[in-house]
Amino acid sequence: MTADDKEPLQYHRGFGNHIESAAYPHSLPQGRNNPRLVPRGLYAEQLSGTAFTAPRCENRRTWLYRMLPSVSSTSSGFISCQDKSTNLPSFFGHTDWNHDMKLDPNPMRWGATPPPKEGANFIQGVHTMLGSGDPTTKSGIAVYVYAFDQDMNCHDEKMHFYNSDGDFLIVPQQSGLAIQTELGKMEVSPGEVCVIPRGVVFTVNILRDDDKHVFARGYMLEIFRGHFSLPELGPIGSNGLANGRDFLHPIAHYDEVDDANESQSCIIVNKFGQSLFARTNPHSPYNVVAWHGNYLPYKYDLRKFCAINSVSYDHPDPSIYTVLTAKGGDEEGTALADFVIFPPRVMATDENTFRPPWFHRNVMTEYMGLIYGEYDAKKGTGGSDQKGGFVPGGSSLHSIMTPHGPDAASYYENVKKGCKEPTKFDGGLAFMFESSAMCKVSKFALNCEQRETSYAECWNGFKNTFPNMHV
Ligand SMILES: O=C(O)Cc1cc(O)ccc1O
Ligand SMILES: [Fe+2]
Repeated sequence: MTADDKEPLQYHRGFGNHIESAAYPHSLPQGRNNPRLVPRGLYAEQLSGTAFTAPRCENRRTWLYRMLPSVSSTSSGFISCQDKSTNLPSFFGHTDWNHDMKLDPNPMRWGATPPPKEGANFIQGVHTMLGSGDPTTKSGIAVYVYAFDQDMNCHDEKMHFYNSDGDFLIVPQQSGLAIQTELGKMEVSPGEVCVIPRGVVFTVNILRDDDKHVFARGYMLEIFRGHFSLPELGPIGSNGLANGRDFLHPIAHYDEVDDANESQSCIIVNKFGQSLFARTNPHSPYNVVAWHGNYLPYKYDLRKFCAINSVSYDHPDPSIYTVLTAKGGDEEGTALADFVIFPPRVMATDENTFRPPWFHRNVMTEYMGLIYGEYDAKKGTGGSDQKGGFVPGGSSLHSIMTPHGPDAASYYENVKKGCKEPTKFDGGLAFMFESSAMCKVSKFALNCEQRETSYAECWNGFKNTFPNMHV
């Protein structure tokens, strides 16, 4: 698939709205959800994202009108991908969730995720970095990186995926993604993010331009309970940060049924309790002709984020840059996970404010990534293992109460330089997955070649000049 041989995709706008979409005239039942005779010979199927009894403001479900119900021809059954005949990793993210996760409070940093050594598609190219809790008890989160160079639908048998464990927030860093879902198609490029809710069948391909040798790289956050919402705005008022109208949902789209081609067979992969299962399906899962509801995938362009930050003095807490939040942390008002960005913005403070992030220790886990450019608190080029600092496609982890802050190079540069005027920061786009959960780190994250084992050296150069000023 190439980016420019077709019309741009259309989307529905809004956040949490009830939307209806039909890809064929008069295919959406009117006035009721499950008529005896569904228009156009379709089957009605409800996809529930919350318990039937969830409070109305949180209740999420979508009615799908499809050529065949999802349950049809499933009698072959799922087999575990630990059976090597599937050619798929036995555990999602190549990690046995119960045995490969280790507690380690050290600050950590990783260089850019390298391209896959052997060809890999999205499912094969995901690696678990950290996580907490357990999807079987609907608690906690997982953080992944991905690097893949093959499409999920490039083989004789196309591969499609659904996740029983939680919602995915996908953050592309290199190469756009062409994502097909049961609800329709989305194209998500670096600088944009998307959410695929639990249960929705989807396929991830690379949005290629002419270069056939590209690989896609990015990050992913999974929440094992609840869904993402927009943060409360409190005294900010009724506008700002991520505005609801900028969230884009796919429009209904179905794959043409090719009668000449007898085998429409494909593989459906299910992540269930952090393990993978696969079965063949005799037809494409993308046979939803119409739908209506509020349980939907969506994408958001981070460049639309309206940062609120013109302060008289002091560096504000990064919660002012929260794009999406998943409620349900350990305490009232504490998120299970927040997705926060450090967007291009005008930085206006008085001249006696230290503008980059301060030194701190946090009750939350902070995992950071860099989509492009640089991050103002980490301008240093890395330690003795020559891994190169905080680079695009790389990441860092500061766990609960692990001290961190600007590296020595960035600290002294900013103390010396000062800042007399408002300055436009346009040098990069970093983000943070912040969670109330204490996370374990995967064996992959601990041992991979891009781990910068000398990370903590970036804080080695601080001098005690008490009782005199630094500069
Ligand atoms: O550690 C970091 O760089 C993330 C961060 C940024 C900021 O502006 C304030 C606090 C914080 O944890
Ligand atoms: Fe921090």
